Amino acid sequence: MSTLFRRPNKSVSSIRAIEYTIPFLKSSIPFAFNGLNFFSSITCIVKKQGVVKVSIVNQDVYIVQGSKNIAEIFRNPYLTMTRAYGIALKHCFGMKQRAVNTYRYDTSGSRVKPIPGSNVLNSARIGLPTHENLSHGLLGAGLDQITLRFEKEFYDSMELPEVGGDWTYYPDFARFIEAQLGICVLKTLFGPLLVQQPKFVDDLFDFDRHVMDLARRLPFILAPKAHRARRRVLNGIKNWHRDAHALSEETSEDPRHDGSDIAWGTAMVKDRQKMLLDVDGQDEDAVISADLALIWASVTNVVPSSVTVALHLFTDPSLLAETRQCVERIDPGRQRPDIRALEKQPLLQSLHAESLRFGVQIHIPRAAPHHTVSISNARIPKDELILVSTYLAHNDPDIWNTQEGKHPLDTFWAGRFLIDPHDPFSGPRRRPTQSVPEATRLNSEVEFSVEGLEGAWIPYGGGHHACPGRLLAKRIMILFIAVMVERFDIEPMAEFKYSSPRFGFGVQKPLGKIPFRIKRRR
Ligand code: HEM
Repeated sequence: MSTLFRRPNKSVSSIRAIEYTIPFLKSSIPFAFNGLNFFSSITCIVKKQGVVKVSIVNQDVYIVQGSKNIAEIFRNPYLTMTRAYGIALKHCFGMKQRAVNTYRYDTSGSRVKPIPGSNVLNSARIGLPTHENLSHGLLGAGLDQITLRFEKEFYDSMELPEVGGDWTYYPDFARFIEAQLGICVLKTLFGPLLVQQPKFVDDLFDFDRHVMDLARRLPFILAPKAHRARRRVLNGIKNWHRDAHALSEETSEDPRHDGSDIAWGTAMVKDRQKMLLDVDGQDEDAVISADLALIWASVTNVVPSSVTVALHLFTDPSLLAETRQCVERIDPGRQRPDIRALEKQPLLQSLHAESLRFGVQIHIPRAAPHHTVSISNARIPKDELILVSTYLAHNDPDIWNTQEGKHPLDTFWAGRFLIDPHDPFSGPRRRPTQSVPEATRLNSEVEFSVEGLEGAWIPYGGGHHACPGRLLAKRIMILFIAVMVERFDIEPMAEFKYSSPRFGFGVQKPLGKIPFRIKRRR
């Protein structure tokens, strides 16, 4: 029997609440406006308790910490995230309340069998068809088709005719990568019509720069730039829908043998339009907001994470040389190394994993609409917001190997996920030798490993609701690393440090502009 249905037990402890000093606002200001400091300050309490309650205006939030507890949350089949997504769709992506209510009241989960206790009409289930559309389109067979198209887009984009054998200077590394990589991802998934909307890509990243003001629910008067940026980007999507519908009607052939669609980019995105409109309470404006959420999710983590990894590579000559060797060893002479060969390389895998461990600062939401959740001897009441913080998980000193402080968790260590057979102190776990059998250690080469990191390395969330773009994101980042190191020399021309402008909602980013110069390698 599931722990969810256990009778109340005397040993169940009450959940410790984080104290606050301002009665009405409670912990809202530090939680929403100074998340990094707030979470750093409660780290010890959450770690000791496993679950703590944080009170903000109108609601309590339960923060779960510890790899065992997190793994339990991700495995629990009775948790949903539609309610939390409804809140984000309303406040960040501009969805109207009527359409948001469908997300709010869909307590049936995203498995075919509804969560026991829910009595939602099939026509009002939005979690299930959304999940099936994304999983089908982005995982399994859909992944290879999308990868092929992304590879082509990206190799073409990185021809960069303006960059030759002499240094070319640019004012901002992040903007440069947004323009090159961001456009390729968007074109691959949503087709050329979307990025042809005037200034769409600039508007999207501008919206992202202001999205936290919307998440904090600041009204227009206090955050006009955020509201204007959202209006522009929603208009761009509206016009794209109009153009894509028109082109779809004009085109009689069905070009979907490779999963692509001439008007919508992918069959997944095309099918999604009808799928969403068929759900009770949804209309064209609701689909525009839902599409903004998907478009935003598809680029605003993978692009800055790629910026982070590139900055580490191009500011560390020995790491750069090692990565170049690793890429050039694969199929020497072949101009375009195959992604399937690249993604097997331990160093490239470790660069991807460490850049996400280091950078991802997302609060992963869940709620149990019909049951209380027993975790770490405590009971979380039903229908309350549960958050798992990647920041807390990725900085847990009991889990992660720092080689006795040589590689602190707030620094980037490219080799953190590598097990070196000749070094018993290598590997991501604090005591890695336990998980490396002696026989393997004597024979094998350096290996990439995430063994023993369930509930600890969680950049893509976990369980049934884990990020559907995770395999694509990994391929994008690995191909990006390979192409950048193999083709270019890049020199950042200013000191930089990282900041957390989207703490709880995204990844760390370098603060301010980083001017740089770039030239093609001989
Ligand atoms: C480095 C890149 C990325 C990171 C760190 C990331 C992270 C996450 C996380 C933490 C979640 C919540 C998972 C959970 O609830 O357990 C999520 C959800 C999601 N991600 Fe990603 N993601 C990335 C790239 C992508 C890409 C490339 C796409 C699209 C192609 C994508 C699409 C989505 C969508 C649609 C959801 C919501 C899923 C749902 O409705 O069930 N993500 N992502």
